[in-house]
Amino acid sequence: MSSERLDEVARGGVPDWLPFSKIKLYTNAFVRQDGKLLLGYKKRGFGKDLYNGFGGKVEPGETPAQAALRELEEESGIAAPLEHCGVLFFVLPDLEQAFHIDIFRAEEYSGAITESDEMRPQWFDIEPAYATPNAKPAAADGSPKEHNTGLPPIPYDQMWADDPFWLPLMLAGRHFAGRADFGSDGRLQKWWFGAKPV
Ligand SMILES: Nc1[nH]c(=O)nc2c1ncn2[C@H]1C[C@H](O)[C@@H](COP(=O)(O)OP(=O)(O)OP(=O)(O)O)O1
Repeated sequence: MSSERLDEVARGGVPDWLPFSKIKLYTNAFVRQDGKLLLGYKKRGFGKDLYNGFGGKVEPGETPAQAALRELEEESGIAAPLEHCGVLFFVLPDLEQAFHIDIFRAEEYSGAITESDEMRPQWFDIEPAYATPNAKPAAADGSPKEHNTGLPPIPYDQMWADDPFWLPLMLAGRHFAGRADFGSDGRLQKWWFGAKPV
């Protein structure tokens, strides 16, 4: 992504980025189908009680793409033709390791969605604006598109604080990158997200 061709979608916070000494590779995978997005409710560990995509650490000898497929299957029981769509970098004040997270998405899947020890999968309605990649926010006559899945909307208030910045980019089919530094209160302290123009 060259800088002159990037849409910056957010910027802010304190003047300095946090220091870090190690980087750990993670994955996060999102499956959508028919205007619905599959998220998992994290039952334990890091990010407990938040909804998120399915993912985890990249193990030694694995590529991020292989790890993404393995984690999706382990945590939700399904397989999907995942495509890479973004990279996120997170720094937390009390952790020496920074998170480098490759984000993947798919529009179809196979297998039976199954709850795991770690995640409880659940479908959510995708905002009408992002029901299909490159969809327009309103119908041709300007009227808003109807929600028709009967499902709850994406629960941004029960997700990581950075998610509202980049999840809509992913749902709009855009490639993105971003960094967020968190404060010890769990709030965003400094952040930047950028996406390729449509
Ligand atoms: N700020 C953030 N916003 C976000 O949307 N996802 C985040 C995030 N910080 C971490 N994640 C994701 C990355 C990854 O999918 C997940 C962390 O993975 P896990 O908790 O599954 O890691 P574990 O250390 O348990 O690894 P595994 O044992 O390999 O599953 O949370």
